[in-house]
Formats: sequence, structure tokens, C-alpha cells
Amino acid sequence: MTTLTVRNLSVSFPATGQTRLAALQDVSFTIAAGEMVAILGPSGCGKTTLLNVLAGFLRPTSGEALLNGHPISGPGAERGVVFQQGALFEWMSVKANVTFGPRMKGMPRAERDALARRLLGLVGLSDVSDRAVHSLSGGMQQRVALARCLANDPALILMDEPLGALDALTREKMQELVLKLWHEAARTVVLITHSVEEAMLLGERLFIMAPRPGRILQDYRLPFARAAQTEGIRAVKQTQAFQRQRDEILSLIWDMEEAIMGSDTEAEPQGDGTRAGKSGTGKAA
Ligand SMILES: Nc1ncnc2c1ncn2[C@@H]1O[C@H](COP(=O)(O)OP(=O)(O)OP(=O)(O)O)[C@@H](O)[C@H]1O
Repeated sequence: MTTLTVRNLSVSFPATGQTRLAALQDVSFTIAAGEMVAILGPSGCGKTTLLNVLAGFLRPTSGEALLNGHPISGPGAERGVVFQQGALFEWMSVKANVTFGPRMKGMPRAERDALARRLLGLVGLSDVSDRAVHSLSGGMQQRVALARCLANDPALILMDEPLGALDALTREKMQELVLKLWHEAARTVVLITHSVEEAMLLGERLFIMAPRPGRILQDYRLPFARAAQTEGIRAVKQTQAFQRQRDEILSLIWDMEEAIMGSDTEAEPQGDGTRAGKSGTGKAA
């Protein structure tokens, strides 16, 4: 199983004039094999930048990301990415989408068919195997995207708001599915979400990020994802422990958002290219 190590990772982008924007600054963490980590934080705190580095789409300005001790220097088949919108081949059938990667790698047809049957069964789409993807609902398309990701047998699964475009009811069902897949596939998962409840339900670890510079403010270890696997999401959400934790995280993020709004007019460029402001101070720091 896969261990992910990030050491002193910084990513900056050219900003106005001579300044640079510190999208990520000196971020370090280790994610153990089989852990599911949710990442939550206000807009612009560097969540997608971090995921892009882990996917190998973006090279860090300094520092490194290592997968089982090997530096990540580009995209790789051992990492699967699921986006908010499935990035599927809409004209192909569900089955053809799911088996696209294995077909490219030369997997024989019978083996591919068996793989598609197993994965489509896992995500509850056995009966639409031959349908064109464009004829499916948004929730079904995201299930195809999950199955397609799993078909490539990635050791590390990276998800950027995979359920963000779904209605509330479908989203809850999909959260159950992600928990089931995580349990059955036993993969290391990093998931970005804008929903506090989703982050708490799916992340046995939860990174709260802050912007300017982008960094990890809190690293929570939470019991809810494990509990939800046995007791179900609805039951866990109703517990006092869940509600107390949610209120704490909500007020942390609320304070951060307030600070960001205030700092928008006050922030000045610094010599190191970051911007001074109130974000990340006070309770959130
Ligand atoms: N290619 C780029 N060029 C310049 N600036 C960038 C680039 N990509 C990201 N940024 C900036 O880096 C910061 C972090 O962006 P990022 O997209 O990682 O944030 P995020 O937390 O994912 O935001 P959101 O929740 O809105 O998706 C933002 O200020 C963004 O404007």
C-alpha cells in the first residue's frame, strides 16, 4: 500500500508587478497507506494546487512530494484522479469508459469484460453497462468516473470536488459509495471538498487549509468515516460528537473567511511575495 510524503512543499505563481503569490508555502505531511484524507478550506487556499502537484500536473517551486519514497515528477498510472465533472468520453458506452485504461495497456478482452462487470457492480451500474455516457444523470456519470479510476488500479486516488455538482440526495448516496469503495478497495485517498459535513464524513483525517500563504492550519484525526461505514452516514450525522465537531470546524472556517474579507482591502505585497493580512490569525492560527 501507498505512503505519501510531502516535504516543505511550496508553489508560487507570478502575481502583480514583481510579486509572487504563495499558493502553497512550506507544506509538509505524511499520509499512511490506506488513509482517506479530506481537504477543506476557503477559496484560494491552495487545495487544487496541492492536488495538481500530487497528480504530477504541476511541479513545485521548492520542496517535494514522494510516493513510496519516489519523487512525483509527472502524471503516473499509479495515481488516479477524479474531477468534479467526470471528464468521461461522452460518446462511448459506460463499459468502454471504464475499461479504456486497461484496453490501452493491452488487457485481453475477456479480462476487461470481467473487470467492467465487477466494477460496475461495485458502483451499482451493472444495468447501464452498454448505455452511452451522455444519456446518464450526473450522479451516474460520477459513478462511472469512480469505476474508471478504479479500473486502472491506482494506489493513490486523488479527488477534486467529485460530488460537488450533485444534488443533496444523490450526494449523500455517493458519499456512502465513496466510503464503501474506500473500504473495499483499500486505497489511499485524498479528497478535496467544500462541504464541512462531507469532509468530516469521508476524511478519517481532515486537513484544514488557510490562504496567503496556502498552508495546512489543522490536521484532525476523526472517527466519523469509520463509524459511518458500519452505522451509516445519517446516524453518524445525528450524534452529538459529530455536531460539536462540525460547529468547531465551521467557526474556524468562518473566522478565516471573515479575516480574508477584511484583508482584501488591507493586504500589501511583502518582500517574499506573500501578502500580509488578517487571514490565518486569531482563532484560526
Ligand atoms: N496557474 C496559476 N497562475 C496564477 N495563479 C494561480 C494559478 N493557479 C492557482 N493560482 C492561484 O493560487 C491560489 C490557490 O489556488 P487554488 O486553485 O489551488 O485554490 P483552491 O483552494 O483550490 O480554490 P477553490 O476552492 O476556489 O477551488 C489562488 O490565489 C489562485 O488564484
